[in-house]
Amino acid sequence: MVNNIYITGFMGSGKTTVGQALAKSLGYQVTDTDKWIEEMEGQSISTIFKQYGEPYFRDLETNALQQISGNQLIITTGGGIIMRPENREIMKEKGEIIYLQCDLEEVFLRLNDDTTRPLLEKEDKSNVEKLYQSRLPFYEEADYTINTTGKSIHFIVQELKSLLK
Ligand SMILES: Nc1ncnc2c1ncn2[C@@H]1O[C@H](COP(=O)(O)OP(=O)(O)OP(=O)(O)O)[C@@H](O)[C@H]1O
Ligand SMILES: O=C(O)C1=C[C@@H](O)[C@@H](O)[C@H](O)C1
Ligand SMILES: [Mg+2]
Repeated sequence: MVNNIYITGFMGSGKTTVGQALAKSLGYQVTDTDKWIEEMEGQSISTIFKQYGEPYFRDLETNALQQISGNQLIITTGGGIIMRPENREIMKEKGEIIYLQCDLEEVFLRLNDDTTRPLLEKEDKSNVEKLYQSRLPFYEEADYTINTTGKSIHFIVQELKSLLK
């Protein structure tokens, strides 16, 4: 079994949800970069974006990746963490990367009522699709990919456990 596990993927692909369930099943600790940042800053991601802008949030993400460390740790990341080369380097160096893939139509269904993701606010579907496409090559650098579309959390966790054996 590998040491640290980084879970990447687009917004709504299930990183936070699957990471929690995987950690419980494996007996690993789990840390979510978005939650870690919110705790450190004492503010929600939406507020950080509104008050300081996206580049500031991206600096906080790199710092989070550098600071979060442990043994047999599952780290669930923010959907945009793969955009910075230095972030990709940190994850490659410190562990194995799992990409949770999800069809965009299902992402829209999962996040239909969500108001906590600033990059989805006020954006029409074609702009979100452009963002998704622009990120794909970076998600695809992962060590493992799992398609989560139409699958239950339990099923995804079982698939991940057999992949990681
Ligand atoms: N396999 C799944 N089937 C159905 N719903 C799911 C699945 N995975 C996650 N969800 C739901 O989709 C929503 C988003 O999931 P989650 O917050 O885990 O995504 P995320 O990848 O962490 O997103 P972000 O990049 O914004 O942090 C939640 O309501 C969650 O319950
Ligand atoms: O895809 C993104 O860029 C983001 C995803 C979320 O996890 C948060 O990190 C934030 O809302 C930005
Ligand atoms: Mg998340």
